[in-house]
Amino acid sequence: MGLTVALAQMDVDFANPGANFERVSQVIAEAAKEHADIVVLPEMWNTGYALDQLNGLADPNGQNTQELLQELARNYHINIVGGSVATARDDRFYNTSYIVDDQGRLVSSYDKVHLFGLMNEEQYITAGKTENYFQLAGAASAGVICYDIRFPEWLRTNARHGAKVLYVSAEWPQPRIAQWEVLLRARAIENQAFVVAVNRVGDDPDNHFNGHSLVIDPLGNIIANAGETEKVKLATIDFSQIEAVRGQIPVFKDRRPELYR
Ligand SMILES: O=C(O)CCC(=O)C(=O)O
Repeated sequence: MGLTVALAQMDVDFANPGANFERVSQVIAEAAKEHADIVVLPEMWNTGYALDQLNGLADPNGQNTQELLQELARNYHINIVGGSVATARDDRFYNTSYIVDDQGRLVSSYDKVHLFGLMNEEQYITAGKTENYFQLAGAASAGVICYDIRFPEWLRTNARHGAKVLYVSAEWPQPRIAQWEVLLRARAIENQAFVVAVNRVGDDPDNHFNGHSLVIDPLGNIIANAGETEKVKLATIDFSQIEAVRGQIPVFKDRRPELYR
């Protein structure tokens, strides 16, 4: 079985959810026009890292975001890995991802688990505590957000339910983009899964973001790279490769979890 994924490598208007809702509507329409099965968005696409303005900007209970993504998914018959948005719940803020299928059903939601101290995230955001694995377009899948990829044990925790695709949404700054690529390739190899990773482009007051959204196969080969400009980049993934790779080197079967801490 093959799937066409669309990497929505977009810019994000700082602290301007209205403009970003408009932009997301456009990129999802574009992905649908290109016949993508799944479109993947970057991290914190409603506000950017406007952390000190979340009071007033964060989406209450993520309701506006869910409604938008569900409507777009239904209208265009497209599955959406909704990146993440700043949300407000019970007097706290979260960095939250919504996954919506092509019927407009919410199939999963996830709060970022590892908060990024270098960008002061833990001063404003509450960390999530739950896994994020789901079925999307007929494929067992898992999803994480940005800094999460530096924690291989967390990716493995999510992937161990049989994930064939690991989705990553990020606002990963340009100075560490070489690390982004190496970390993602390693996560693909060790989990013998496709990695579909979307980073934003553009600038915020503190950082420059240079994209390099990637699709990586289970052997760690980069099969699509969106480069450094704003675009919707398509790639097709072929799941027969996973059976071949896992059949040859059965990493999941050979694990010794009783020895790991
Ligand atoms: O780990 C990194 O270098 C970047 C992480 C990051 O920017 C984030 O989690 O928002």
